Amino acid sequence: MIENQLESLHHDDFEQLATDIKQSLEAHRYWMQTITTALVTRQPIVESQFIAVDAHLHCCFGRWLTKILADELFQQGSFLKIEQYHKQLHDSARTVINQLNQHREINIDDFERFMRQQKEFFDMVMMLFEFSVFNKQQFDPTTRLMNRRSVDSVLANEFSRMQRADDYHCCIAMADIDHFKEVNDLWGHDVGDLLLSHTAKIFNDAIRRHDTVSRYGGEEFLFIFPDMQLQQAGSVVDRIRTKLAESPLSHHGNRLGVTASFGVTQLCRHCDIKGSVKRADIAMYAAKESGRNCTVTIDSQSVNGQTSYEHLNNEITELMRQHCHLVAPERN
Ligand SMILES: Nc1nc2c(ncn2[C@@H]2O[C@H](COP(=O)(O)OP(=O)(O)OP(=O)(O)O)[C@@H](O)[C@H]2O)c(=O)[nH]1
Repeated sequence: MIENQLESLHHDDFEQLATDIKQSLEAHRYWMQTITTALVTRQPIVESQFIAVDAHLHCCFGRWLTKILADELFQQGSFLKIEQYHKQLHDSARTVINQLNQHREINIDDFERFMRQQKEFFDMVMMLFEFSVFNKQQFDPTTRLMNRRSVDSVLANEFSRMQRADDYHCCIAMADIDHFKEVNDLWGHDVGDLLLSHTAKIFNDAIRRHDTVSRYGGEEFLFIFPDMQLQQAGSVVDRIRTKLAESPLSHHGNRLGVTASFGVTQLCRHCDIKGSVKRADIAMYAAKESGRNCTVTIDSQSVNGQTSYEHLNNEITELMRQHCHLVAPERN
């Protein structure tokens, strides 16, 4: 599947991929149109881009394909198939063009093969184009992390997995950069953006392959830790918090320190997803209130019975005062 091959690509890559595919495909449409017109009007075609044995390497699409196939990432599955379809299309075009140029009848089987291969080629490339556009929409351009819309589907998958298996646990964490407004005010919005992508990279490098971190809002990030218990998630998140606090952003000789406040909880099987996210959010605000740059965990067991988003919104703060667990760095 294309999905598996391209999982290491990000927003900009998919944007570039979609643009390149569109341009090269447009050139190929023009090539097809020229051949079709020549076949109908019975005008010979002598240009090498139609009849050369290696024409598939020199057309706009072929040049683009050669370029991307030089990258190991693309040397697989769908791309190799497209390369094969593309060459076959040029070969079958050459067969009918030769018949035309030699003033022979166009063989109906050859013509039908040419038309079939044209369709297969365009279908395959369009699929890749749609996939690139779809993926482009899944990422936040500033941080190159998943955006809120795409992470919502990861949450929904984890939630349905929990409904199917009683012993399956998944934890989530909300992180919010501390005093981010000051960074924007002091250094400007562009530096704020740099700090966002710096933070995103540290978060992304710190998680396991099957964990997820996404940009959930302005300076808010949502983590998903599949198959993890709360206590472990609390330690993992606090390790990430420490890593961030120890990794200032270097900018034109300055070192900009960055910290964040974290709220951790389980994805609860007894309330809706919104309720669990809200609980992580409230834990994160508790971390802010506790002085920032710290991690608060809250156990969904301690709020049993508070199953709806509205209940949680109204009553959880008080429950949390009794049950949440704060992991704070030592302060002088
Ligand atoms: N540079 C930049 N700033 C953003 C972006 N999205 C949101 N912000 C800013 O993030 C800031 C968030 O400020 P606040 O909500 O007051 O929070 P804070 O200053 O981080 O303070 P605490 O969260 O209480 O520690 C606002 O100034 C927003 O304009 C973005 O994409 N880029």
